[in-house]
Amino acid sequence: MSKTPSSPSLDRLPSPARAAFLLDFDGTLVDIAPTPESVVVAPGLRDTLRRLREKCGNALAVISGRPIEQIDHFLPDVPYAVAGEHGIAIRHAPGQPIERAALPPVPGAWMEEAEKLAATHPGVRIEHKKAGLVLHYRGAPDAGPALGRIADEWVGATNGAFHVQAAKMAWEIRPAGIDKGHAVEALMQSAPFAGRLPIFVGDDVTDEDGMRAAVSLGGVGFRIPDDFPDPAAFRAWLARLAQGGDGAWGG
Ligand SMILES: O=P(O)(O)OC[C@H]1O[C@H](O[C@H]2O[C@H](CO)[C@@H](O)[C@H](O)[C@H]2O)[C@H](O)[C@@H](O)[C@@H]1O
Repeated sequence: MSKTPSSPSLDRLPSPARAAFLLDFDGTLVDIAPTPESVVVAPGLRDTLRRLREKCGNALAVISGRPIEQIDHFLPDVPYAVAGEHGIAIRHAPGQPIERAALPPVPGAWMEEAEKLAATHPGVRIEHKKAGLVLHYRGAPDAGPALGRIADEWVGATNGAFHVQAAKMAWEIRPAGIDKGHAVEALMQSAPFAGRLPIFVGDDVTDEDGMRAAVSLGGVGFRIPDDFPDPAAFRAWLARLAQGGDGAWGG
């Protein structure tokens, strides 16, 4: 990995029996799509993840910027644990309640202004989260810089309570204080994750917090495209792991 904490090569990883898998969703498990709802879960991915989950004693989590409900929609009953909204919401095990960090809600004035911007800029989309707001400009790339300036103005007036993250063709406005690294640390504290080597895989700036946390816990972080060229290559690697024995590592 080039820009984030160094990782061992893929052929020096431990067997799944000693690993915990902490996986990002968009751009990692699924290819980037024109809109958030149009992502396609590749044939076989759910089966692959279920098999891998068996091999690693359930220590498989998805850690996404999306709300947990969306991960449940795309990967029903697949990961053992799910962290959503970049770690703000965590469900530690199937059937357990979702724990949410107490953070300030997005001001209503921002939401109203954002909707007006979307109404006047074809292709701009607004995504509302319980604790955040995303200004998507994949459908209107020229609007990106102006939207970013508006987002900077909003959060600049909050004394650090919110921040703007440059995401993939989007500006993510989030309350400060929680990131994917916190989700990794929280999950790794208890069964079935505790005592295993955390392997975090992601593709975006927000994932670097997760990678750093995994490395600081003695594990590894991999980034697409540095360590796998694209999500398809990563899925193929996961499929080999799920099907094979320890020899699948590094294949
Ligand atoms: O942490 P992730 O699981 O990687 O989620 C990050 C954000 O992903 C989504 O937006 C991105 O993916 C969309 C689908 O491919 C794409 O259309 C958009 O341009 C990307 O920014 C999602 O909408 C966000 O809520 C997530 O935070």
